[in-house]
Parts: sequence; structure tokens; C-alpha cells
Amino acid sequence: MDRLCKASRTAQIVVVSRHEDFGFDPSGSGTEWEIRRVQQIRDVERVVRACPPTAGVIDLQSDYSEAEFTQLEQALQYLHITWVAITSDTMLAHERVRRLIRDYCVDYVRMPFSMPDLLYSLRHAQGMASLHGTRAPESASRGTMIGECAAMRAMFRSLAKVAHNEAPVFISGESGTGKELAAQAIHDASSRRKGPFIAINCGAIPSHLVQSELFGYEKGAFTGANQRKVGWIEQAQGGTLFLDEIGDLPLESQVALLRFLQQGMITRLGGHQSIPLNLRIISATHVDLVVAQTDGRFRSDLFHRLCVLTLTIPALRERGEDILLLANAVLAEHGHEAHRRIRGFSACATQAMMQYAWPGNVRELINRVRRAIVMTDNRKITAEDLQLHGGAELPRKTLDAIREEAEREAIRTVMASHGFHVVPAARELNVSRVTLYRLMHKHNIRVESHAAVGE
Ligand SMILES: Nc1ncnc2c1ncn2[C@@H]1O[C@H](COP(=O)(O)OP(=O)(O)OP(=O)(O)O)[C@@H](O)[C@H]1O
Repeated sequence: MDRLCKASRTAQIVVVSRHEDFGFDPSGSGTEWEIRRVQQIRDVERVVRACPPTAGVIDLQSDYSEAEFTQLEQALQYLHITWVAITSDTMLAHERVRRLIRDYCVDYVRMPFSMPDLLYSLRHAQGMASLHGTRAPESASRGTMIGECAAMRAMFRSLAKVAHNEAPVFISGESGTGKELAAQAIHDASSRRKGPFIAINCGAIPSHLVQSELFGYEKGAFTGANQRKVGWIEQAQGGTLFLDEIGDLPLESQVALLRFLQQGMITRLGGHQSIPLNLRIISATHVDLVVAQTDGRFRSDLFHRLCVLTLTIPALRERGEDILLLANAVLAEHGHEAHRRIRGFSACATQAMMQYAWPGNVRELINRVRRAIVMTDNRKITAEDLQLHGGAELPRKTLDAIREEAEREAIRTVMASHGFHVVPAARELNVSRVTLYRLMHKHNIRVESHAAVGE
């Protein structure tokens, strides 16, 4: 204990409280702590992220809104800060307060507390925090992506793993879920981070221009080619090429891309020289590539080359309270665009956001909140400001329906990752081949056009 206490003498201590003076005063205690005070809950995470391993005091004597609790929870999860709470018997009656203390604090004191007791706990917490050394927080690889729900945390863990590998990554997810942001985060966490990150939307390039845009051309390659053009693939040399909406790539370009993936070289249109390239491909689409293969719109061999590693971004409606976290983050970032100070979201807005199906995912949420910030005349943003009154509500699903959906999705993903070969897929899913055939039949997953026939 003594050695741990010594480590704490010149440390920073984060103090989170709405009040300047709430009874915490370490002066005269012999410590040389530098105190970093944070009053606004929305600022806690930003401060905590930048802190070295240290201890923190969190003042839980006053009540917080649900959204603030969610923000607090997010900030308290950073492992390199070890927290001690100050609370009261009244506040301990709240389940959410008890949960915060139980899950994230090493100790707590009740009002009225004695300063020596608090200092003792704090020194202990600081000593525990120092054991983390300078290790980056768990979430360092998430880039600018916000998310604390189980599905997003699992995605961040996968993201960190794929970032440290060189193989192509395929990102699936509905439109606006953050696929490009995830691709950027993979690049930033990878050994190629100093190289370029080139993002192109294959669906936005007219089909007759895709080849020349991707591979470039030499002067005189076709009418109008007045000078040499270096294509997107070549521009990504040494870095990462993100091919969004890969499902929209014309078949002819799919062949050329496959050739590049196999040989690691390209030839500009009209050129004779093969140019060796070293880059990583990340691709994404919101269309179902399994169906696209079945329909003959997407080449299976290219699919397997691109989908060595896969990352699935959950739809916003599956992220629970992350919806409010994101809404608050947008408000914190764009609140200054309002013509008067906005004090958060009303209860009806919160409820409406949690019940809405968010077909446009995070992009839609950002747009709705930004529009509400500019248009509202209210102190708190309402469901009406968000234009979510009487909107498309999330259909309530039964547990059975959710299980069925998860089962179908798991089988489809594993089958696709094994090139529709039933035996290895059954092995990975830990079921017999017969069971897998039965489940595929139940979920109408067909393999006739793929390799599994005759297995
Ligand atoms: N987890 C997140 N945290 C913060 N912002 C996010 C998050 N996910 C997405 N965004 C923001 O939402 C918007 C849409 O994200 P992005 O363009 O990455 O989605 P996408 O899935 O690639 O969309 P599309 O399918 O249309 O190409 C961007 O402004 C992005 O910054």
C-alpha cells in the first residue's frame, strides 16, 4: 500500500461534480495532486480519454438525467481511471446510481464524509490506476465512433483485431451505419496509418468510367485522354483503399479488380507496363452480396477474395441507449448553431428516439438532430422538433423472432465464409451436417448455385 501511495503524490486527479464546492478539498493533506475539475457531464469522456492512468472522484450527490447517466457510464468505462464516488443515502436508493458505483468504482463514501476517509480511498484508487501503466484505453481503436452497447463493443473488438492483420476486410451494414467511419478507424489503427486512405463510392461512378477511374489511363488511351491519369487504386499505394458500394461494381470491373487482387499489379488503360502495388482493400456494401452472387450480379471468386475478414456494423435500432448517446453527441457538437441555448432532449423526444426504427441509421439521426437544433423554439428538443411524432415506430419483436433472425444470419454468414461448403460450416457452427441442412431448409438458405452441391 505504501508504495502505491507514493506513486500518487504528483498525479492528476479527475473530479467530476456539478458544484464547485461540494466538500472535496485535499489542500493541507500533504498530496501534490493536480486536480482536473469537470462540471459538464458531456465533457467527462473527452477529459478522461486524454488523461494518464489516475484516480477520479465522482460526485453522485445530485440527480442526473437518463442521458447524462448514459454519458457518465460511457466515460467511467475507461479502465485507466479508477473511481471513488461520493453519494448520499437518498441517491443510493436509485438503482442506476447503485449500478454505477458497483460496476465502475473501487470505493464510495457517503455524505457527510470525512476527508481523511476519502483521501485514503483515493490514494488506494490512484495506486490501482498506476498499475495500468501507459497502456492505451481499451477503446483506442474505435477512432471517432461512438458506441457503448454490447453489439458495438463486440464490433470494436473485431475492428481492433482486423486492423492488425493485412488481409482484405469486408464491412457489411445498412446504409448510414458508419461503414466508412469503421474503414477509416481500421486504417488509422493499422500499420498503414501513415499511408493514404482513399475512399471511393463505386455506386457513384458512371459504369463506363469505373475502369478508368480505378485503374487510371495513359495519354491517348481513348478519345479525350489528353494526359495520363493515375487511378484510385494506384493513389492508395502504401495505404488503404476503401471501396464502398462494391456491390454496384460492373462485372467487367469485377474481373479487373480480381486480377489485381491475385497479382498485386495493375496496368493503366492503354498502358503496357504492370505496376506493382502494396495496399490493403476494405470493401463495403449495403446490398446483400450473398443474394447478388446467387443472381449472378457479383462474382463468387471476387467475393471470397474480398471477404477474408468480415466486420458487421449493427443497425442503429439494435443499439439501445447508444441512440441517446449519439443524439447527445450531435447536440454537444452542433448546439451552438441554435438561436438560443438548448438544454437537452425532452422526455417525449427521448422516448420517440428509442422507439423509432431509424431506417437511415446514424446519418438520419445526425440530420434530424441538426435540423431540430436549428428549428426549435423550445428549451429542450421535442419529438415534434425531431419530426418523430407518429413516425415509423420500431415493430416490437418477440424473443422467438429475434432468435430466429439471429440463427438465420449466423448460418448465412458462416456458409458464405466457407464458400457454401456445408461440412466446414457445420463444423464451425458446431452442429451436424444433417442439422445444418435442416436449418438451411427451415430458413430457405439455398446452396444449389454454390459449391456445396454433392458434398
Ligand atoms: N458510431 C458512430 N459515431 C459517430 N458518428 C457516426 C457513427 N457511425 C456513423 N457516424 C456518422 O454517420 C454518418 C454516416 O456514416 P458513414 O458514411 O460512415 O456510413 P456508411 O455506412 O458508410 O453509409 P453508406 O452505406 O451510405 O455508404 C457520418 O456522418 C458518420 O460520421
